[in-house]
Amino acid sequence: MWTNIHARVHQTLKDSCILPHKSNLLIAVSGGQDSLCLLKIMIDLQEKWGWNIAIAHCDHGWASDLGIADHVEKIANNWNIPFYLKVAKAMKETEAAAREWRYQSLVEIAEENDCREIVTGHTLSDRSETLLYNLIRGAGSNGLGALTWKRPLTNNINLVRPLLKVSRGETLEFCQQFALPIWEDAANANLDYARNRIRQELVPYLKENFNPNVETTLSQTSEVLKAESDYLEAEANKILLSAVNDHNSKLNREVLKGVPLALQRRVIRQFLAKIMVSKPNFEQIEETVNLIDAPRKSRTSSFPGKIMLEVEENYIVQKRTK
Ligand SMILES: Nc1ncnc2c1ncn2[C@@H]1O[C@H](COP(=O)(O)OP(=O)(O)OP(=O)(O)O)[C@@H](O)[C@H]1O
Repeated sequence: MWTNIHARVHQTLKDSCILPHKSNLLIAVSGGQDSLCLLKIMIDLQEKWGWNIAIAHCDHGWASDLGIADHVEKIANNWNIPFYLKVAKAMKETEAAAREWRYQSLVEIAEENDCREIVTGHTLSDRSETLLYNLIRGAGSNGLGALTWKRPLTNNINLVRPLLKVSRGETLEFCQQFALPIWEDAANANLDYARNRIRQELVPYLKENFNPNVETTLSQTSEVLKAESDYLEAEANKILLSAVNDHNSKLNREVLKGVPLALQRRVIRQFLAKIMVSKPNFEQIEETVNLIDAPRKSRTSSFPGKIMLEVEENYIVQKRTK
């Protein structure tokens, strides 16, 4: 039986072409409501799309993960789907370390089993929470449009998120409707994690006091910002290529002078990303943008290590301090 969610996901896949017909899909299943909903939908759409489906699970090896891998394996066996497991050894208990290891493990499983598409259960709710999380940390429109439908993980393997128009409330209802055995992850209750506080405290507060549809509107904002930032990044890159020299050591200010500030900032950020080890911060970008119209010999002072930029005639030149 197809539900409204099946029909919406099917339509999204038809419109967006994010998942090719007849491909091998590796579904990343955590055991939670989102990935179980995803798994059932992919199985139900499988015949229409000619996919081969396999399940991947990543066990962090933490005490709180005990039992999840067996639970997911049982689901795979019940549905007669190949199951692949990676288990971490002595992994740090941080969100960032866990995420990095998970994506690396998923790529390994995909490579070992000839899958080009890794599919995750990220929802519209995750997208709105990611926007809030990145906004609070000071991201620009690149970061606010971060959770996308498809992105490459390697030259051959993509991460695909077909549920970005489905909310977490809907995935729960879906699992209840089909009696799917959701694993309640204890880590989701841990309010030490910023993301859990956004999900459990901030979003409900915004829904109740500002906008009951805040998840949908933020998710749409993220979609719009993604398209705008992709466009601006591409334009900025063209300008950078015409302003920078072969060694990435100097920028022609004359090329940048007539350009709108929104693009100047992006060109400078892309330039700094080439010459710095760490990501350039807001002050460093602003200081460098100011050099575009500054008098000769003006220089930066906010860079780490020995990096310094100085105006020499028509150029902003990278120099080493002593
Ligand atoms: N342990 C796991 N094993 C396999 N897949 C997982 C696991 N944890 C998460 N996933 C996949 O990632 C999706 C998103 O889960 P979650 O939001 O917890 O991950 P995240 O890494 O925090 O997300 P993000 O990429 O936004 O940082 C899940 O729906 C599932 O498809």
